[in-house]
Amino acid sequence: MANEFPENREGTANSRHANLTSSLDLSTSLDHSVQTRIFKIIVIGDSNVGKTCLTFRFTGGAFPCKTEATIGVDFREKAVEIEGEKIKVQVWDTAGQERFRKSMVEHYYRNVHAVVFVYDVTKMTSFQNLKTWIQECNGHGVSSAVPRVLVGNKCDLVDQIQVPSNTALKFADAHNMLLFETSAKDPKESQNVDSIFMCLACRLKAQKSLIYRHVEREDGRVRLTHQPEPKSNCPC
Ligand SMILES: Nc1nc2c(ncn2[C@@H]2O[C@H](COP(=O)(O)OP(=O)(O)OP(=O)(O)O)[C@@H](O)[C@H]2O)c(=O)[nH]1
Ligand SMILES: [Mg+2]
Repeated sequence: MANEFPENREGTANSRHANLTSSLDLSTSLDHSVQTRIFKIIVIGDSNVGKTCLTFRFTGGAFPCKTEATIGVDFREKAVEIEGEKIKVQVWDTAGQERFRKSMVEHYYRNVHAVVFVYDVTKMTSFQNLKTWIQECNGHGVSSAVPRVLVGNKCDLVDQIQVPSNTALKFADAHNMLLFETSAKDPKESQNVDSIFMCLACRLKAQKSLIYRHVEREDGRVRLTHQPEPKSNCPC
């Protein structure tokens, strides 16, 4: 289903960097050379739950040997192919710490296509705090049509699990989300981590409502048109 292309991009936009505008522009941009749609997926949750490691695993295929608290946002991109269409999945790795995110929150939710809520299976408070994260998301006008998934991370720490699967499943069902329990650290879970983002990308691809601008060049002129989407065969 998903063929990965080699060109992964990584960037950052935070209070220490002046490139915020250019990175934000990516969320609505169109890659004219390959007519690629860009799906903006934000990753939200308490500090230290593993958001950076999960996004790194998906876009870079590895677990980072060292991470620091994210300041503002780090954005990473991965080019994928779904049913013959090349798509850029743009992952926004947000800051969990209030002091590092407050000036950025508006930007997180602007034009977002999908949301990944993350908790740490070894830390009950990170699960309990999901309610607050969902409230924040809803409070920023993210409609219920925007797909959301729930991710319980750090499943490799089997002796320390505090959040039972059935509790998480009930919560996910109540909020109309799919649940993924996984580990950014365990290499055997790599495919499972990929499937979080690919599942969302498949669902987004199937949504006809997403703006799709097909670039046509006629007599040297560029014309932008909407193009209907075929029905998706994606299993998720
Ligand atoms: N055992 C284990 N440790 C993990 C896993 N994912 C992340 N960690 C560790 O958890 C710590 C926090 O990971 P980050 O990815 O930086 O957490 P974050 O959610 O991005 O935190 P903020 O940027 O502050 O919001 C780091 O020490 C990681 O090595 C995992 O799947 N298993
Ligand atoms: Mg982080």
